[in-house]
Amino acid sequence: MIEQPDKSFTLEETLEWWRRKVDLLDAEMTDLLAKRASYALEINKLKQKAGLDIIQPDREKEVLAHVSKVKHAPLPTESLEKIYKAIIEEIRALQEKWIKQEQEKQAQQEQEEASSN
Ligand SMILES: C=C(O[C@@H]1C=C(C(=O)O)C=C[C@H]1O)C(=O)O
Repeated sequence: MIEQPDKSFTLEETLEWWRRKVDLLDAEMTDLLAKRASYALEINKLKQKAGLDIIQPDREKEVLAHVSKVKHAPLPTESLEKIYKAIIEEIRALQEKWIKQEQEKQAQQEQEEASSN
């Protein structure tokens, strides 16, 4: 059972109470999403080293299967999957951006080395 607001609250106070709960969760979720992106950056470095593709469809299926097994009522599985597909899509885009940045950095270094010789 989730925590409930005090029964003596007015309707407005109750609404505000629930909204503060949502704000707290949003802050926690943002922190977790940032952490997830940091882990993806580490994974990205390793995939680059190993010459693996950014997009790993089997792993994505595994992620979706994993989250759908976690208790998520009253959130329908379909909604959870949509949310996770959007998260994965953003992570893929970030990985592409990081690789591009890395390639640009390397090209610049090579150019600097060539001009100093
Ligand atoms: C993070 C990775 O890169 C991509 C993003 C994934 C994700 O956000 O969970 C999963 C698979 C990959 O398409 C990975 O390969 O694990």
